[in-house]
Amino acid sequence: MKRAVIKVGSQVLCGSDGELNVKVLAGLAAQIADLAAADWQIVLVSSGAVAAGAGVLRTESGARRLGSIGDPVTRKQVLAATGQVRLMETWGRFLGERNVAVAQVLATRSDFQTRRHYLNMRACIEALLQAGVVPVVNENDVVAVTELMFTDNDELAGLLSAMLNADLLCLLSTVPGVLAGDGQPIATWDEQRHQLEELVVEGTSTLGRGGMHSKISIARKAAGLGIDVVIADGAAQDVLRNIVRGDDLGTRFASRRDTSPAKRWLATAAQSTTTGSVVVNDGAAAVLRDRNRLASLLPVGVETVSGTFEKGDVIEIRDTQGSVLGCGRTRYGHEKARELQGQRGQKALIHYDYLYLSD
Ligand SMILES: Nc1ncnc2c1ncn2[C@@H]1O[C@H](COP(=O)(O)OP(=O)(O)O)[C@@H](O)[C@H]1O
Ligand SMILES: N[C@@H](CCC(=O)OP(=O)(O)O)C(=O)O
Repeated sequence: MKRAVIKVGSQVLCGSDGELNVKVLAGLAAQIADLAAADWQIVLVSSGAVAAGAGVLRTESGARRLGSIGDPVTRKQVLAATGQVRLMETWGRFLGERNVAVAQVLATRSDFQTRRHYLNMRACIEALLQAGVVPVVNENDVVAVTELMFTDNDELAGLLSAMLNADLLCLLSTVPGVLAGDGQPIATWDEQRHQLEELVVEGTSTLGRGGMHSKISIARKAAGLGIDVVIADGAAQDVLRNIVRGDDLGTRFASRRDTSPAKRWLATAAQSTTTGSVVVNDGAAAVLRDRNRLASLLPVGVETVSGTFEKGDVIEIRDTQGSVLGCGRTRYGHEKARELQGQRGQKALIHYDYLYLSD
């Protein structure tokens, strides 16, 4: 069985009036059902709740009442909570017509930061996939607090694809791929040739949140974790069928390496906020940077311990110049770590299995 995470942007699914593009939804649902029948396990990340909510509350009285909610954040929460129902109902109908059951999963960034929540969520999604159900995931906009929000659902999709060991991540938007200076989509992303800063103009689609910048950085990260990524136009005819067939379509980011599940979690946790860090001395930094060695981080190599953290938390590792080397799951809380720093003969602060070094 192969596994794909498919993320669809708000603007692909919804017009600016908040009406769902049922033709596009029906088309994607049909392709997802075909993939499911062809032994693919599919996780769908669907944006569009806020946009669809605007459609639901478009009636005169709905708009008036919505307008009376002063706080814009609360107004958005109301739209998200309302639109999420319509979104699920529509996916449920189109996939249900093809005998594919759907489940709703709403997640926040903090669910990826606590290993217990992370494992719990993973177990549930794994069980849904095993049962042949398509999880339809969105950010839980009702409880997400600003500083702990995903950049956008592309980030959520990237985290899920790492968490679930996906073979493929599709980021479906309103553009045919990453457009180069000449306006043509780049067929294959080349780390040597393409520079993020040179390519991408700022800005998102009207309803979108993170823009192409965030899509590319997520695609690169996922590819670095061993996942093939394609950015493509979600409304294009047979987009998913063509991607899976390997046709030239959109922008592909070829997977670069294989990483263990524990390290995938670390890589995803690294994208979230960490509460502590250590500075390692030059010797330890050189050992960690040496890709021919599988080294753990020992207390003897630690110069400074900053912040507060507990045993089992993910902390950041920096060198003496302040560059981030990576992160890892600590064996000690901050007090014990401070007590042991610089000492020889102590058990590793971060065991190799729980150490994630950035590229
Ligand atoms: N080089 C580029 N190639 C393609 N799109 C770009 C580029 N630079 C900026 N964009 C913008 O990024 C938008 C897609 O991101 P976003 O609005 O977040 O989409 P979605 O809502 O589908 O997640 C496009 O509509 C486009 O305006
Ligand atoms: N959770 C929000 C989606 C936010 C988001 O990331 O939107 P997009 O950039 O269009 O994928 C919603 O459902 O409206």
